[in-house]
Amino acid sequence: MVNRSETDEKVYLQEVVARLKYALEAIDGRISSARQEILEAKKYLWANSAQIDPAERAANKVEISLSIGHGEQAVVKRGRLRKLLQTPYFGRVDFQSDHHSEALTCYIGVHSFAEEDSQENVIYDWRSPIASMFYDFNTGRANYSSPSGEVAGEITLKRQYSIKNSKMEYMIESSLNINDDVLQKELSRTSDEKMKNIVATIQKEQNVIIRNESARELIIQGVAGSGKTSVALHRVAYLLYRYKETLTSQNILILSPNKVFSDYISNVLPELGEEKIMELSFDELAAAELAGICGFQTFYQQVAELAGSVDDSAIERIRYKADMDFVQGLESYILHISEAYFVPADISVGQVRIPAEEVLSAYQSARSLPVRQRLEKTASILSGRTRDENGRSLPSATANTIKTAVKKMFKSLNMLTLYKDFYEHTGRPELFKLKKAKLLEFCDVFPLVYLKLRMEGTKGFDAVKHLLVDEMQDYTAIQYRVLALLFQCKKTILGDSSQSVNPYSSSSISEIKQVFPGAGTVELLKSYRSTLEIIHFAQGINHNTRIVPVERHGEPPVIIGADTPEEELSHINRLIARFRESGHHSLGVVCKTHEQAQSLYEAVKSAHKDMVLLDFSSDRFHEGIMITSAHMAKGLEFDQVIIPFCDAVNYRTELDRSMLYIACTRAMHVLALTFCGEASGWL
Ligand SMILES: Nc1ncnc2c1ncn2[C@@H]1O[C@H](COP(=O)(O)OP(=O)(O)OP(=O)(O)O)[C@@H](O)[C@H]1O
Repeated sequence: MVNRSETDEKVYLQEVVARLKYALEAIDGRISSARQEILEAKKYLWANSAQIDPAERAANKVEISLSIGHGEQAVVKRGRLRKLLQTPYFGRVDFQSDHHSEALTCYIGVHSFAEEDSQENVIYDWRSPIASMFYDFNTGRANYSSPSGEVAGEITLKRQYSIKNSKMEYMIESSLNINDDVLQKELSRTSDEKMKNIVATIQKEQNVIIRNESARELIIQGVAGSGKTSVALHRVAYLLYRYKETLTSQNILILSPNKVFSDYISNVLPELGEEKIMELSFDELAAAELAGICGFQTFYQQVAELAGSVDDSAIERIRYKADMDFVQGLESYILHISEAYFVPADISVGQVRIPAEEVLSAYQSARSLPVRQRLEKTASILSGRTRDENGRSLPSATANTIKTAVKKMFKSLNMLTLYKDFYEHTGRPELFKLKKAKLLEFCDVFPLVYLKLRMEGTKGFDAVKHLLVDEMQDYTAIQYRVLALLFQCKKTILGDSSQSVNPYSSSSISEIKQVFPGAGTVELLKSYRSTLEIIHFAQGINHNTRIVPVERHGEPPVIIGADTPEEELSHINRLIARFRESGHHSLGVVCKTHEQAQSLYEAVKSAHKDMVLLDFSSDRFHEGIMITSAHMAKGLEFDQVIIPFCDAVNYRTELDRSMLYIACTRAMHVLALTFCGEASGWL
């Protein structure tokens, strides 16, 4: 067996590093000669522009763009080689296939690396079929799916390495329970500024999700800190590798809750050597669809409103519009108005006469189309089949007049009017209330978008071949119906029903499955982010018997009471000062609402000039001390978390409980809560 001992491994590592350096030099050379070629070709074109005939000019241009293409590929390859040079590989499996005499030693890294001359595979990409065994098996019998079928055999050796700056920090044998050891080391590190890749320690149950190729829709319910977001991003990287001929980063869209979250996760794919993917929020989507129709309250504004005091009728409006019955009611209404609101009439333009029955029959023959297109089609059928008094086709002016006449036969194409009529139609007019003229409540936004898409048809997102939806619990059935209309591609949908910021309209797997009945579902129960002490504490707020914490210990969370607001403030200042001495990188001061975060920020900012206030207009995740609301902090994590104002008045409702749970589960290593007066019952 090759490289048995640690000394052998260190020598081998240096050999691989040397080979990588050699490859890097070669590619550097190639890039500069491509640059030179392009320059010369351009110079030639420029200097001889008068003499060159068009054919030669075209050929030259093709050559230049080919050189540019090659150059760009080489630059990408160079980036990957540079990354490999830092950490060439993190794992190894030695595999003896049942059908080959020779055993294979397979070193696994973030990318593959094959030597150009010998074509020897020095490093296997973590996404390659053979590398899947590294995540799925320990030593002993194992198998993997190769393009030519299942391959079975024996893993005779499995190792993990920590390599930084081309130097080996440690290596561990699988017989010593490697996964746990390396995972422990990974989890107890302090947070980098942004989310990091987990490629070296992907767990078996996560690997199943990452490599799932069969599900059209895959719904992942995962407890706080179970790696849902990480897994979804690694799944994107896997799909980009697996379908590299047909899928690029431009074909993938992530529906992300806000810009700070987008920034927070923006490192992972580039770290894995892939390009950043496109992002869109539900608010942006609604704004595009409702432009020119009306304005609207955002989801964040609705949540903020609910965190204060709202009347029961507002809650009833939200609840009514949250489930599948509502979607079905709206759909029946759309089918109803598509027929009932069309009142055919005789058309007469000059000598041309079209009776109402003929108009109706044309309208009915176009039943499969959304109303607006159906009206166009009706008009074009009628114009196409009608002849003037001389038996000739109709001139375009007459066809246009017919089109206008047909459109007028539909009672109204004003979407807001049609939407309002829905509530009249169902006998519940009180359930539609504008916040002010032409400003929708959030609960009406996606019903109206849906109505519009069904009446007018959809356009736009054909290039998207995979959609990723994070924080799935926050979206209602109608939002999923909108997604189903707009994106007919594969989808990965993930979230946690315990982390809802709106208890009146949250969705669980079973509700989402009503929209996507064929969806595959998976549950992730192991929680990686927080210490056992923090997880136990959060469990006291929102109990889930099925959560499985990774055994990692730290300080127990502290709850600090104060008699006056001033005293609470000085406790908070002391906790911040302690964070500064701790060697940790990130601290989240997470309040229930943005208003509370803002006023605390004002109170402490002169003492902590580096503190950053994050709100829904922020677009960057920062290093250091951040102060924000629980809603905003969702999806993020911090080394330490302070939760101020945990008194019995501030945290008393179900929604408050959810916010408190979200805030606690953002902490990786240290958690402190403060209150003034009486502590919240949730503690
Ligand atoms: N296999 C793993 N190896 C190392 N770290 C992991 C692994 N899985 C998850 N983690 C870490 O656990 C933390 C939580 O991951 P992530 O944010 O993806 O979880 P989540 O389920 O989306 O969390 P939440 O819903 O609470 O926001 C991250 O620090 C991530 O790096």
